[in-house]
Amino acid sequence: MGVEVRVEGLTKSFGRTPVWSDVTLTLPAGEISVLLGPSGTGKSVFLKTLVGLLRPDRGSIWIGDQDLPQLPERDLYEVRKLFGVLFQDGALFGSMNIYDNVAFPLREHTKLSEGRIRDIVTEKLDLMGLTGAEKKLPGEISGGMRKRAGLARALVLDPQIVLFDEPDSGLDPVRTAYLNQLIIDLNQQIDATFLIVTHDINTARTVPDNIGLIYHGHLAMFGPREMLLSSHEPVVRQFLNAQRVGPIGMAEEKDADELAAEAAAGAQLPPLPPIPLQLRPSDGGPRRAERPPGEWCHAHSVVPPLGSFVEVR
Ligand SMILES: Nc1ncnc2c1ncn2[C@@H]1O[C@H](COP(=O)(O)OP(=O)(O)OP(=O)(O)O)[C@@H](O)[C@H]1O
Repeated sequence: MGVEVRVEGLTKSFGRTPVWSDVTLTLPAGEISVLLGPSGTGKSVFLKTLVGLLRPDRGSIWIGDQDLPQLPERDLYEVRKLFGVLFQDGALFGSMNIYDNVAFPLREHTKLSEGRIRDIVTEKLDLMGLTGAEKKLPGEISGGMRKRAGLARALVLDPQIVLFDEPDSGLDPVRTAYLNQLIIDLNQQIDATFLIVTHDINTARTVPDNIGLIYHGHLAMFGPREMLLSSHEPVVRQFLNAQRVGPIGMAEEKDADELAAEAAAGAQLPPLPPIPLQLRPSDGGPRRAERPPGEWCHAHSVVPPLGSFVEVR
């Protein structure tokens, strides 16, 4: 079973440059959450802070009764084993073949025999559709395969929490669709808590149970997907619908003059698009954390956009 991760008042800066401050959110156990935000807002820094590769300036990351930033290095090493991380480029060792890359964490962190390691590596490679690619070097396979190999490696220690840093970057739409399905199936199978950083709006709209948006050094909003997909909060609405009209500008937030000019020109946000159904596991069964479509909207007296929750065939 995945574990809940409770982040409270987390703040991070590099020297005098703040990245984000006062981030508070809970990743519910076993659920899939997506973290969005304009480029450079510190999403990767957030993932690295969660896993203990970067120390926050202040704040807590609670897993059970352990507050990660307070742990001594030795205990942190143990807690890190709860995490599997898929870095942006797969972070594979270029001179090691796929088999050895995937076996690496098992050889580093366990005393398992080579026979047992072979069983685990073979199982994970099979799960990722990489059987037959064992002897290839990372440079000899496609970007999509490298991501899947990185994911196989992230899974060998049976993590309770899996962090994905832009798993879809550099992939074509079809490969992204396959990867998204793989992520849903994986979540159903291993029941870990997932956090995915992505720029892909379609992924953000269909894959997660929860969505968060980092903007301008803060967590603008985090909650059940229906809450964000029906939100009229300008930043959330602009970002989740990939619009130019709104507070987010080309390089940073728009200044008051730009916003006034937009208003004067009568620029208006188009109506919210329908909320799509969530992607389901490929066996057709329900997701682990599935709730009836529209439940959140109904419970909060929010009228979902017209055409929401209709099955698209
Ligand atoms: N180790 C570091 N030392 C100093 N600054 C850093 C370090 N790591 C990241 N930064 C800075 O922190 C900011 C946030 O970077 P980060 O990579 O987390 O953004 P991001 O939201 O993931 O961006 P993108 O969507 O483009 O991948 C950037 O300004 C980056 O230069």
